[in-house]
Amino acid sequence: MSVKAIKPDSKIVLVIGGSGFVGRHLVEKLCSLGYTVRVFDLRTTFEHEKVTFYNGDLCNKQDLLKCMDNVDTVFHCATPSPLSNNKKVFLRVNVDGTKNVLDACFEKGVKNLILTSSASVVYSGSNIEHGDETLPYAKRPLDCYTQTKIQQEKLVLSANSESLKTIALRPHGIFGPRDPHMLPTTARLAAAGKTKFIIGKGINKVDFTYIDNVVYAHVLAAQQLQQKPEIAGNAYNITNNEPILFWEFMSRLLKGLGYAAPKYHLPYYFIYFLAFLVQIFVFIVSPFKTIRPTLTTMTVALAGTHHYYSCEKAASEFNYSPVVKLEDAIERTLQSVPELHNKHAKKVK
Ligand SMILES: NC(=O)C1=CN([C@@H]2O[C@H](COP(=O)(O)OP(=O)(O)OC[C@H]3O[C@@H](n4cnc5c(N)ncnc54)[C@H](O)[C@@H]3O)[C@@H](O)[C@H]2O)C=CC1
Ligand SMILES: CC(C)CCC[C@@H](C)[C@H]1CC[C@H]2C3=C(CC[C@]12C)[C@@]1(C)CCC(=O)C[C@@H]1CC3
Repeated sequence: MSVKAIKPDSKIVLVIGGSGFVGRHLVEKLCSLGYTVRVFDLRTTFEHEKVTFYNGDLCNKQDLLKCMDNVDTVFHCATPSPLSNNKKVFLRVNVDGTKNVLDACFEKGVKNLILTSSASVVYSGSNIEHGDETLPYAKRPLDCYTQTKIQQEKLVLSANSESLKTIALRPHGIFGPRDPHMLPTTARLAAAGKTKFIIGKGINKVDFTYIDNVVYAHVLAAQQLQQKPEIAGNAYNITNNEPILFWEFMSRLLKGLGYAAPKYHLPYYFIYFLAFLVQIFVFIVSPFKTIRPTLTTMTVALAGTHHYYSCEKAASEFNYSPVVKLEDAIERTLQSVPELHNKHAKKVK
């Protein structure tokens, strides 16, 4: 199905986390389709003539109730930074906050709730190839972000009912203009000379998903939920459907930013063990000092294992297929971040 499958609509929708990376792109798309859009977020990061902004904390139900009158559909894409390691904040926002979102939706008679979940809810550090939605939740998730995303998704899907239809979309490795995680972290590591090494053999395939495809899936799922209510209560993987070698993808980003591609191999288990030691150290000093290491068992595992997923279920049940190919997506992303390009790179003629 083409992008034409998305129809203009004027319903009132609320985007929780609408000032963030995914949220803002979604808001812009919804506005362009004619929806009446409200944003609920801790912060306001942009202005838009068609959007009403509500600043608040989703951990406070009263804050949420103030913006939910007459709302048809809620998109919940708020999260603390996935790269943080603050367990308390993850539990408070992703778990307790999501319970507030559900309570407020029921109280205000909201009809649909679309959760931005994550494909990582089934990932515990071992290879996943063509993983589909029948995979069980990770028994031992590698970090508290993933642990609380699992709890959040379970809460949302089990709240699915006649009055409130819920759905969870599971994108993976989202990138694109204004991404606050992947590109900035990669550029920061490169500028510090820390991207010379490949963790493991460099033959692990992964999914990276362009932001427009993630947004497309959200709008499509919300619209299809009205026509095919039987899709409610389900989780769907959302990817670019073009698995790529992790280190090829990183090399393309690095070269595009004007840095050399990594070339020296380091043994996977050795680096994983190092990351484990770093985590123990971070835990020991945590009462005195907050450290946010880039080298964690989760990032090492993500860099050294296969993790790619099937989005056959989203394709067959609500006609999802990516609208921007990986090649274009990488190009557009690199062009959107002139400030991250290496200022000392030699010009190639
Ligand atoms: N970035 C990625 O690669 C992936 C992200 N996801 C999911 O996509 C969703 C969106 O993530 P991003 O846009 O990348 O994150 P982001 O950090 O850019 O945006 C999150 C937004 O939530 C807001 N927020 C945080 N705590 C809040 C609270 N207590 N009350 C109100 N607002 C609050 C933040 O202010 C921010 O604007 C999240 O659910 C995340 O788990 C899933 C897979 C991959
Ligand atoms: C090793 C370096 C050259 C590059 C480091 C890149 C990493 C910062 C990113 C690679 C895979 C990314 C990823 C996420 C965050 C950024 C990376 C670790 C998530 C954890 C974001 C939230 C999710 O739901 C899952 C993502 C998986 C992939």
